Amino acid sequence: MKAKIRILDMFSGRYTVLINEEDAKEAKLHPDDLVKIEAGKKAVYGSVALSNLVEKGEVGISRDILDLHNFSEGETVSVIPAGTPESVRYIKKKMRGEKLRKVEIESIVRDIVDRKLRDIEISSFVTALEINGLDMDEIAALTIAMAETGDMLDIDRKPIMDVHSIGGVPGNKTNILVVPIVAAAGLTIPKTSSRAITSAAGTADVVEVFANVSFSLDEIKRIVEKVGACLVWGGALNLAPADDITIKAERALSIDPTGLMLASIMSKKYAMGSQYVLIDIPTGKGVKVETVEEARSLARDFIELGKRLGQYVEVAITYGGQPIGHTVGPALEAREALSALMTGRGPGSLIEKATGLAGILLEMGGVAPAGTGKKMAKEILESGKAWEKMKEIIEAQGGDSNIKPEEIPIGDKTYTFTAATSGYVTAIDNRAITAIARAAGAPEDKGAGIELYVKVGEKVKEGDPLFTIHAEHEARLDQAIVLARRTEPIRIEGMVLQRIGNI
Ligand SMILES: O=P(O)(O)OC[C@H]1O[C@H](OP(=O)(O)O)[C@H](O)[C@@H]1O
Ligand SMILES: O=c1cc[nH]c(=O)[nH]1
Repeated sequence: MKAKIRILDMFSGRYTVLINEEDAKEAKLHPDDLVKIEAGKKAVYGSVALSNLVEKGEVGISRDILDLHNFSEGETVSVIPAGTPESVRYIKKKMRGEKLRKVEIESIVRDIVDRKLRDIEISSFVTALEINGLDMDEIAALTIAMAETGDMLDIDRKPIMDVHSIGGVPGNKTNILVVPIVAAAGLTIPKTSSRAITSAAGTADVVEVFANVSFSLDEIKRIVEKVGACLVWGGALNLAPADDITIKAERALSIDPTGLMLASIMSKKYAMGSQYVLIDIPTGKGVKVETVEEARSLARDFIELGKRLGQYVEVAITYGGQPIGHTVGPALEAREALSALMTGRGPGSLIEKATGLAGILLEMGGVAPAGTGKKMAKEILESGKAWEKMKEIIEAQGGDSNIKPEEIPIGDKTYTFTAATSGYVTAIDNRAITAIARAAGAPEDKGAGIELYVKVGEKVKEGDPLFTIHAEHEARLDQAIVLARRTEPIRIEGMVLQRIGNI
């Protein structure tokens, strides 16, 4: 059917196409049908919504479509019903636990990027991966397909370093310190991050508090050639475009299937042209990888995948048994990260992890002799050189480098939990902390989250403050308080764990 474009002032998170009800009846189109909008060489796929918001002979398109496709108001297009894409057959193959061939994986990724596959089919694919997994051949094919369906960056400054955490641990603002430390040593590190997947704040969500994170690839090239680093959101770019789409499904289900995680991370590193990649695998109770054995196996997968992509990969297995630092949530984590960079001091877990990872990168990049990297990283941090570099990155990304961490706005609706008994903190439940911070509104509400006053092993007296929940809305605070009461995220035990009498 022929129709005139009407640009609708709406973002729906998917390619929505509004069809007038009468036209739909004639064209036998129903809600959520897939249609192809075509004008000459231009073609885009969208999901049908019926509405009389558009007149007969008009087709309404949401602004999501305009991000990557230039249709103009009043333009005449053809609206063609599109059948179920071929790739759905391959998704069902994976549901049955069968191995996918390279071309079948490429077909799925292509259809995800072309928006031929919609939320329902993408969630089914992610679920099938969660249940049946992928072998290394499939992961390599998925990684390269994800990278090659998007733009690739070609940065001149070599060697190009990169660091990426598999995530999962609350408060993991580590790489916001690692990147400026490594760049301050003269190495190039074009860091891309995703937004939160299972946590209450992804690194992109945190950095967005004090700088822009959405850039085109050309802008990133300019920033990195100028200051040697960046801290940007992978999802804004046409960089491995399937990644942010599948991450949306992962976030909805709060899962991160191993094979998809490997491909998601390494596709971004491959697209950035990174040559030396350090992967951080937080390991412990309540994170994605619970045992060192599992972490070592995943490490081998990352190293093997790197080999197939021509990238040198090292892996750091790090302590993930409790939150990193004292803050969880975008604005609270931004305060802590910037303060640590500015003063060179901060919570032990944050400083130790950041200088540990940065130290490895300094050795991988050849600027620190083996075994001296962590010491050099500490000097770069304590000397203020890392902060100088961070100010350059913030400026280059359109932020205000005169920022004062304590002036970063945080949620002013607060509630503080105190210790019910004296004793020692024996555990902090990562999943509960993340759930409470998300109930309080993080990461969408930047100021929402949790401020921790204690960590595992510390002694507390009855009545001591344990943590404060921050929210931007009373209703969210109330929800978070209820959840905190139910889950009791911080366990305190006297040293007498049990008394066994003459029973
Ligand atoms: O913790 P969850 O939300 O599951 O994983 C997502 C987080 O892990 C990675 O961290 P980094 O960018 O390497 O610092 C991603 O980029 C993202 O920030
Ligand atoms: O970027 C990331 C980080 C963790 N898991 C993913 O799938 N992607």
